[in-house]
Amino acid sequence: MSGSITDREALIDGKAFSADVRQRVAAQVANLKEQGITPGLAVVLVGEDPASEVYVRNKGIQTREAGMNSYEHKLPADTTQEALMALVAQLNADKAVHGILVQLPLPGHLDAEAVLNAIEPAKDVDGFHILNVGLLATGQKAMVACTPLGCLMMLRDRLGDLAGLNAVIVGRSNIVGKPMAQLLLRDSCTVTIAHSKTRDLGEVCRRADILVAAVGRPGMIPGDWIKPGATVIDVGINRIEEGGRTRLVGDVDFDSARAVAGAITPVPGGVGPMTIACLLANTLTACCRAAGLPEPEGLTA
Ligand SMILES: Nc1nc(=O)c2c([nH]1)NC[C@@H]1CN(c3ccc(C(=O)N[C@@H](CCC(=O)O)C(=O)O)cc3)C=[N+]21
Repeated sequence: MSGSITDREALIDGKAFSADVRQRVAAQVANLKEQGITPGLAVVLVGEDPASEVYVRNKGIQTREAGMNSYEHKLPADTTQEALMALVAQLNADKAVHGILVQLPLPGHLDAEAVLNAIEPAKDVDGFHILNVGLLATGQKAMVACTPLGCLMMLRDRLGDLAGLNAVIVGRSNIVGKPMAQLLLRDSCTVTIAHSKTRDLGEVCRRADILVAAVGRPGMIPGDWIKPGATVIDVGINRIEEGGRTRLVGDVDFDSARAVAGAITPVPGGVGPMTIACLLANTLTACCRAAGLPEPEGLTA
C-alpha cells in the first residue's frame, strides 16, 4: 500500500490487517509442514476467569486455523508455584512445542515474574522473559511482545519509514509501553514515554506524530490532545457498562479523535486482533529459528 494519508481511509482496520498476517503465517506453516515440521503453541491458563477462558479459546482456534498445533493446559486456581514451574519445565523440554504463553494475570499467590523467567527464551512468544527484554533494548534479535509488534506493523504499513517522527506513548507498562518505546526508538522515532505523573499531558500528546495510548482508562485522551493528521494507536481495551450493556472502548475518545487524526485504530477491531496474529507470527518465527531455517519475512520486528 502507498499514497499520502489524505487519500486514505482514516480508520486502521486491525481486523483486516490481522487476517492478512494470519494468512501469511498460514502460508509459511504450510511450507514447513511439507518439510515435516509443524509449529506448536502451548497456552497455559491458571484459574477460571471467564474473560481469560474466552480469550484462550480464541487463540486455540486461530492457532489451528493457521495450521499449527495448539496445546492448552488448564490448571486449577489453587495450583502451586512448584506445579506451574514443573509444567513450564516440561514444555521447555518438549520438542513439539515452539512457543509457550502463560496467560496473565496469574492468581495472586503465584510469582508471575519467576514463571515468565523460567520459560525458555527461544520459546518465549510473549517476549516477556528478561533476556528478550534485554535483547530488544540492545537492538539484538529477540522475541518481541505481541501487542507492540502488532502496533509497529500497522504503523509501518501506514507511514512507511518512521525515522524522525515524534512518537508519544502514554503508559509505561512492561507489556506494552516500554517495549513499544524500544521498537519505535529502533525505527529512529523521537520517543517520549508519558504516564500518570507526566505534567501537561495534553501538551505532550499534541506534539505526537504517532500517539500510542496504553493506559487502561476509558476515553482519557480527547480529540483536542491530538495533532491534526497524527496516527493514533489505541491499545486500551476497557469494558464499560452503558444502559445495562457492556461495551468495549479504548483509551482514546474515538469520536472526537477521529475528526482530527490522520489515522486511528478502533476498539474493538484495532490492536486486539493484531496481538493474536503476532502471537502466531512469533510462534512461526520461534519454530523457524529452532529448525535453523530462515526467518519469515515481514513478520518480525
Ligand atoms: N501472557 C499473556 N499474553 C497476552 O498477550 C495477553 C495476556 N497474557 N493476558 C490478557 C491480555 C489481553 N490480550 C488481548 C488480546 C486480544 C484481544 C482481542 O482480540 N480483542 C478484540 C475484542 C475481543 C472482545 O470482544 O472481547 C478486539 O479488540 O477487537 C484482547 C485482549 C492479550 N493478553
